[in-house]
Amino acid sequence: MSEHTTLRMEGILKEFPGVVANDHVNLSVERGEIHGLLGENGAGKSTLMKILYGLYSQDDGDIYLDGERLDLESPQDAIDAGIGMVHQHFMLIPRLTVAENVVLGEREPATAFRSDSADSWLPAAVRNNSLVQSLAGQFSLGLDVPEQRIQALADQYGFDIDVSAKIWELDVGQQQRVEILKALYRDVDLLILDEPTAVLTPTEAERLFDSLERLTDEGLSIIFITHKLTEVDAIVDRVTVLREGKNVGTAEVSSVTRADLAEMMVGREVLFEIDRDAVDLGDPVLRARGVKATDNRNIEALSGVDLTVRQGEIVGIAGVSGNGQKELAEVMAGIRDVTAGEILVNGEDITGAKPKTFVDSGVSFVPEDRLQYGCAEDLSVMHNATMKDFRDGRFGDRPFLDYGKLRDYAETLVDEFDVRGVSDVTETKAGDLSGGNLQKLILAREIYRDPDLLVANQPTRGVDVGAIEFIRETLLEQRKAGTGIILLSEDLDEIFDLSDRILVVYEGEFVYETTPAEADRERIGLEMTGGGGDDGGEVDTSPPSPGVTQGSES
Ligand SMILES: Nc1ncnc2c1ncn2[C@@H]1O[C@H](COP(=O)(O)OP(=O)(O)OP(=O)(O)O)[C@@H](O)[C@H]1O
Repeated sequence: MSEHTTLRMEGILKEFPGVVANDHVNLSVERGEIHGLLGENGAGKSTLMKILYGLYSQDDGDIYLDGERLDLESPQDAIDAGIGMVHQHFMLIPRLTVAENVVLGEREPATAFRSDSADSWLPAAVRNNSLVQSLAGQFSLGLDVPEQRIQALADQYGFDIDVSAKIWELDVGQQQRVEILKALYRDVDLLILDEPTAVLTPTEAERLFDSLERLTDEGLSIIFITHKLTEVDAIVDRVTVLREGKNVGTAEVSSVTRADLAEMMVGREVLFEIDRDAVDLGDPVLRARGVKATDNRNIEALSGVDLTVRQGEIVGIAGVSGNGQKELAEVMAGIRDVTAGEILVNGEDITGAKPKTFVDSGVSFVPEDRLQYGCAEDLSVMHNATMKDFRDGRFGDRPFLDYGKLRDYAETLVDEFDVRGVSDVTETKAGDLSGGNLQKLILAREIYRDPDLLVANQPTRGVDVGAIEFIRETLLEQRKAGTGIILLSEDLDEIFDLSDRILVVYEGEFVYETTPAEADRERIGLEMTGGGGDDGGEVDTSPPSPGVTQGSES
């Protein structure tokens, strides 16, 4: 054991009904290093980290920090021991200032009113209620908030945050830095970051990496969960790979290739290239004209977009998050009202119709926020797998649905899409699946019904390399089968690899159109940030005529 070792987890065992999430895992982390934790969806990464943060207790095994054995019964115990964790879902109170949130940390009422959390016991409707939030705000009265000290801490690490600002005024990258500040304020020596870049734009991710390097220069150790191998190359010193709950190896990043890591994770070779065969375009499945919509704060988010998608066509939408992508996806899927314009699916005007009409018209939707819109967390995998189709007669007539058929259908989806962690489709709850497996389940539900139009918002976010490969191939197969696809992704490589046409969205408008073959990446980058100049405005969003072959270029 190195004298620099700060953390040792030895023989950690954690079982859930039907699943061994951690199977005698060893992990050691050295002082001042960034230690990557890699593994497929469901490999046991989050479970191991929740044990280290006192959220779960292990069934067996020991944890030592600086040689001292820890007995962690709550996150507070972990924090007291010097361990902090930043979750994927932030736990901040929007109406309080940065400094107030930092001081509250994860104590009450911060935990009681946290803004978003996968495992929150408060229903979202209650958590997001303005009265509840303002009540939470009042708890801050009387708090002793050493603003200057917190500002100095933020400045010390180059966080570029005004700590007197309210959380709701900050962008996602800044909110994440507040979460890190909460831990630093409590003097942690070891910081766990659970897929920290999943919610960040590439530029924000770069900034985060700079901050992390400053932290490790000061002697802090960081455990960094990620699915992105490029990030491992960029900032990680050593990496541990988990597969099916076991540690399959720890390596110096400089001594392994990306392909080695992918193979360690998945247990087979992963192809990083995909073949996109030529496909004949058919009739338009979607024709949207002059569509306007507002965001959740009632501010205009789409200012009159035209979009046509044909059978067999993937239209990739590139843009920096927050430029109307979410609203665009939701409007086209029928779950957000338009304030102007029209939407025709298969030639039929269904503007303003209920979501069910969109579903019945052959529209499928993979939402960005899986927990809020994608699934019913507390219902079984079977309920979630069949919730869009149980009315269509295949499963019998309501209320006498054929339970056996529903179950068989759900099991087929789980098998075909390799959804792991399901011991019984009628028992396992959707909310108990790992993030990536939940994503696969939602994709399975949306794709298996063979939609005419598929709206996929960030379909591969948070999923492992093997699953990314699978999802991309599935989208291409669906395109071949004649589905028209709107692909919204912050991953430009994904847009390039899959799309027939690329549209750049900026401030609620399409400002640039190109194809992967003709695309100029620099120009796309400029357009995404509004720097494309006036000539970027001329966008003809109608695709080539039916029968035109596209897509053999990659
Ligand atoms: N609270 C729970 N109840 C039941 N099973 C669970 C629970 N939490 C995790 N599991 C199961 O334990 C296994 C490991 O899940 P975990 O979330 O640790 O994986 P992960 O590696 O973090 O995955 P991802 O990359 O998808 O986030 C999965 O099979 C998951 O379904």
